Amino acid sequence: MVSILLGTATSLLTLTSRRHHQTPLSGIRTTVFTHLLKSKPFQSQSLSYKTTPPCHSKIIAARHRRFSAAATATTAPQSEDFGLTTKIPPDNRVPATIITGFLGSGKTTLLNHILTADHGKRIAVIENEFGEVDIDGSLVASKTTGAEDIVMLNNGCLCCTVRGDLVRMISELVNKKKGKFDHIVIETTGLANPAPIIQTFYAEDTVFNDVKLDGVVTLVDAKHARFHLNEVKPKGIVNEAIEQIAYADRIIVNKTDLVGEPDVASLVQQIRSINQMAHLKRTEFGKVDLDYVLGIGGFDLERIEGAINAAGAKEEHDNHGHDHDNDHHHHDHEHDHKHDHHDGHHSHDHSHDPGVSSVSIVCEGSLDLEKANMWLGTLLMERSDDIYRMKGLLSVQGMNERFVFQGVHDIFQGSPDRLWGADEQRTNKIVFIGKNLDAKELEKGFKACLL
Ligand SMILES: Nc1nc2c(ncn2[C@@H]2O[C@H](COP(=O)(O)OP(=O)(O)OP(=O)(O)O)[C@@H](O)[C@H]2O)c(=O)[nH]1
Repeated sequence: MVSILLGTATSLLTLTSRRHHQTPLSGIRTTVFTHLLKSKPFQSQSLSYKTTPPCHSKIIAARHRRFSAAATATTAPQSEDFGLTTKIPPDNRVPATIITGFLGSGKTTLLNHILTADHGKRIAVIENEFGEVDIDGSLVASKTTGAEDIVMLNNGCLCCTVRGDLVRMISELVNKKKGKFDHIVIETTGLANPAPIIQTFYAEDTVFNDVKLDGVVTLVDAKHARFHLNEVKPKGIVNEAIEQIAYADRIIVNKTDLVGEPDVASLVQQIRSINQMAHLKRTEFGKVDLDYVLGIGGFDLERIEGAINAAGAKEEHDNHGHDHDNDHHHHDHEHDHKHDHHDGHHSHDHSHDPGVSSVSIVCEGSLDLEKANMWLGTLLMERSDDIYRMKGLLSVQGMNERFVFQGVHDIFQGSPDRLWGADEQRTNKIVFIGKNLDAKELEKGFKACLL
């Protein structure tokens, strides 16, 4: 299924400013959608499950004012010998930006920032979500007009099984909506290895002829990134957090409000040991100038791969012969995906960490917020190391609005979203992504909070 949402991006802005009120909800910090308030940290520790990761994707085409995409038109000088004029045709291909970054690093927040900004570009968004339940889509959809234009695509992770789907989605966009958008933004799942997605732009003629990769933007969570960068993976398993940094043209160290300057500085140092070439900015809530992320102007795959190899070699050397603070936290630069050279293209055969999976719970009914609060608080106290990401759309007793809930490790926040429709089924949807998740236990705990 393909998800296409046509909506006016400016309505996002309207909605976020309209939702400036907070509802005092027993302990769960309320917030105005993603980027208006900061979350309240919960200090906690660790958890446990496993399944094959299902993913959802959708295409969202957000209408903006007309913008003429910059095209490079170069005319070669006339040859004196032959009097021939050689013309290099203008590159009118649509630029595409890949937004990547680990789970919860702030990709959707940046995307919303891009969609609500006044840049005059009409942007088509392809979004790929890890988890059975399509929470992000519901959130973006709730903030735009024309929700009837949504069609869902349920396929898998863009970087592996569904590369063909990405090609089809791009082709479909180009064929059916050519001239109606100026830029494509692709938000990957937090567990995507960007390499195969990047290759799509070079290896697939159907994409290459109409679309050019403008750049890869990687969000890095200033608070939690080190945990994932230092994670030891089984041999042959990709450390996605490292790959995402390695392939970046632009790095955004986000969530700097959650840590002190020394932590940011040492994280930046670690990032630099992986990728020295990308531009890097520190920020909160994805607030960067749009020309930092859009219109970067080209992506040179070979240049990047050279840099990755150099960085890998350097780190192997640097890491040699000293102890780490914590056995659990050291680089795995042996790494992590196999390269297979053929026909001039790189083929990245890789596997995701089989320990990382998602658990989705969908059920009718209304939640006792007090109970839900207690349950989540305790869950995160005990298991936040293993719960990488939580997202929820909840039906809370006594509340006329949907309650949107987000968590990244030990930090969670929630806020009222749009009103439930008169005929709308008040369905709770919650997704957990992480390691060693116990689906039964999570479902039991959640359902115990229902009235
Ligand atoms: N404190 C703080 N919270 C942030 C910042 N940026 C984003 N968040 C919050 O972090 C949570 C995750 O942000 P998202 O933008 O959904 O992250 P994501 O990378 O799209 O998440 P996935 O799609 O699940 O990988 C949300 O609750 C955001 O409001 C920031 O700079 N500071």
